[in-house]
Amino acid sequence: MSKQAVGVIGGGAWGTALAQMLASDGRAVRLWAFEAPVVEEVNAQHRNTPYLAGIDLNPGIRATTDLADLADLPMLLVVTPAQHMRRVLAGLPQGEGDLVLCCKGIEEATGELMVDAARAAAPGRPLAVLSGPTFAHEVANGQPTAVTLACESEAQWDRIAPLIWRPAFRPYFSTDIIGAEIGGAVKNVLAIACGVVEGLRLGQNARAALIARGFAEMTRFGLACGAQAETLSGLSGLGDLVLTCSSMSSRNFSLGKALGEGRKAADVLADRATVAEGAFTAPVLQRVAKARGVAMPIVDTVCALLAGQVAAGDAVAALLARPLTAE
Ligand SMILES: NC(=O)C1=CN([C@@H]2O[C@H](COP(=O)(O)OP(=O)(O)OC[C@H]3O[C@@H](n4cnc5c(N)ncnc54)[C@H](O)[C@@H]3O)[C@@H](O)[C@H]2O)C=CC1
Ligand SMILES: O=C(CO)COP(=O)(O)O
Repeated sequence: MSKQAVGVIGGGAWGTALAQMLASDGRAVRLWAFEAPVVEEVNAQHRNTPYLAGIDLNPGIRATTDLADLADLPMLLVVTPAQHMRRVLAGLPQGEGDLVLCCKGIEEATGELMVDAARAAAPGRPLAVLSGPTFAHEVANGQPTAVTLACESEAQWDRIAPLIWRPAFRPYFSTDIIGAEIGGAVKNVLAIACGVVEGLRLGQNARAALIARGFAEMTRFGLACGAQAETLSGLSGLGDLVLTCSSMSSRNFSLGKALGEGRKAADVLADRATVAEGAFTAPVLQRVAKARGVAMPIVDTVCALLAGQVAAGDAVAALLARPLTAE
């Protein structure tokens, strides 16, 4: 009997890598992409040059620009940029399949997490969140990766984990959907800050300090929003924070490095087709944190840098000059 087909909404680096991972056990994967040329290249050449160059895609991946082609599948991974997710999902015909949210961000216009935006855009569909330390190229190459798969219930986990698990792709069960989302959204902003430290050549001590103090901010914010501490210290929180704050493979880190070297955020972003989610999440995260009375000085600093209100060197000096406090 042939395996159940599954779907992926979003033909960027991460959606394409997830499609490749899902197709690796011989099942059919339908991939929705925003751009028609991406669809044509995936179907004709089994390549996605704009977003995942150098990877030979499994011919079991069939791409489309029509969401109706995915509507009846039992599971859809949702992998658009966070700020486009609500509008894309609003175009998905009704169905009963699980939506597994894989984008990392907070919606700028509403301050909502992806799960709240998805609930409004695709009412009635069961929702889960997949998040963790996952550079797209490594997953596409079949390198070992572990993620948090936060589900609404054990029954949902029993339904979708077997569709997602592969020998080199290992999901861990959680029911903390809020925690899984907050880790992924906040770490992108903190990765920009770590990139700034790299751009200014401030050294490894400074970067480790920023990761630890950034994690304290993530934890304060997460707990205030109802996340569980163990999720924040797991794969989708600390795990992803460490990955993204340590590598030029991260778009957020490399954006921060350019800021540290004195470039303007708008200029760096204008040169890219790929998304650095932290640039969109930072201002809305700052807004939500303020409304909840959560102090996030590193996030505030990233916001000021992105807005061009302060030079990178001055921003770091201001962080270091804050009054001494308990850890
Ligand atoms: N690349 C990675 O290694 C990982 C990315 N993610 C997350 O996955 C999400 C998607 O990121 P990537 O796949 O890396 O994207 P990407 O940066 O590779 O590509 C940009 C994506 O945006 C889409 N797009 C552009 N304009 C659009 C519009 N108006 N409406 C809908 N889609 C539009 C493009 O079609 C393309 O799929 C983000 O939230 C990211 O944080 C999560 C884990 C790993
Ligand atoms: O989320 C990611 C790795 O887990 C990818 O990070 P960037 O979006 O910064 O490249």
